[in-house]
Amino acid sequence: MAWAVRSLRRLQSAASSSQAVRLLESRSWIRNPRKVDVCAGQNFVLKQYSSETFWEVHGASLRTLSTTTYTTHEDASTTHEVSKGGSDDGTLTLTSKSPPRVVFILGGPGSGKGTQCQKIVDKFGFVHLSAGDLLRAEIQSGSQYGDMIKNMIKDGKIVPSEVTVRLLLKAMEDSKGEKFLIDGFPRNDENRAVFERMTGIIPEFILFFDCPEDEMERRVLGRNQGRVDDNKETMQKRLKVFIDFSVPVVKYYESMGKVHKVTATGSIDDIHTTIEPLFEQFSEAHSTGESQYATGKFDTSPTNN
Ligand SMILES: Nc1ncnc2c1ncn2[C@@H]1O[C@H](COP(=O)(O)OP(=O)(O)O)[C@@H](O)[C@H]1O
Ligand SMILES: Nc1ccn([C@@H]2O[C@H](COP(=O)(O)OP(=O)(O)O)[C@@H](O)[C@H]2O)c(=O)n1
Repeated sequence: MAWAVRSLRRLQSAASSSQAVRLLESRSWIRNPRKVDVCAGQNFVLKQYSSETFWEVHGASLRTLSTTTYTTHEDASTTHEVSKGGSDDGTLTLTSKSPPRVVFILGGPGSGKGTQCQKIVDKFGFVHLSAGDLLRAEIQSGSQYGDMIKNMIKDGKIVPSEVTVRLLLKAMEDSKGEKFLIDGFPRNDENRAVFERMTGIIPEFILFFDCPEDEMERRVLGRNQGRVDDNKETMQKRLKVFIDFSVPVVKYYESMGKVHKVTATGSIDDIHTTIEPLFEQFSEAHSTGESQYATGKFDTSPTNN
């Protein structure tokens, strides 16, 4: 970070009206506002990856010159070019909203993730986002990815992470919520890595519902929600995908000490009673402002334009 500030100062001392600064790595939330001294007429380019509204730019007489969206090999990026108008030097303050807090809810198909999430939402005011529900809604919306998603769900396969993470990010933004239960995600290591890269968010903890396979199968086959994947053949594939790809993600988080494993075979109410204290503790920690968030990277470096 220090090098970035130095390079910015150097740039400012040599400032001319066309000097520009590119702010990099802004795909992560930053926790504290950053103040940047600016010279009159100086231009800034704020490069923002993957989500449209997490940045706010404040400053007296700052004018937005242009906003363009373009696609790099990995992310859709938005560039905001802003300029300080008038003749006075001043301060450009960059703030981000508080980073949302995220709990991942994992477990095999039919282990009771959605059922328990609903009870937590009712009691603790989380926003519940089910990756599977978002994917099913995307099919219904007539999206260009609809057929691909439908075929993958039918086959019990994991949809490419860029698609799922974009849906999650949009739902997070649209909800305006501050704490989220993200259910059925990350389902493989790619899901996890893409989410981290695109958001900079490290989950507060992971709730893992541990359920025997025969019980999961019994529940899924009795679920009766008209899902294309709730049949014996697809269920076998989903269970294999769960063991091959999702269990390693749980192990990864276990190695970080972030997993709370819950036996998922009791009654719905008993399981809720078991997990409730975790969310009570979370709520207490939240009210005192403690968090295990990783802070986002926020570097600056000069541009040529
Ligand atoms: N503890 C439980 N005991 C018995 N049935 C349950 C329990 N929890 C959930 N169910 C039922 O099992 C099915 C699958 O639960 P659901 O919450 O949809 O699982 P998931 O979201 O993990 O796929 C649903 O029909 C639900 O009502
Ligand atoms: N992160 C995710 C979540 C779900 N999915 C797809 O959506 C299907 C249903 O997921 P779900 O979470 O709604 O249902 P369960 O299998 O947990 O009951 C999965 O089998 C995958 O095909 C995905 O590709 N990626």
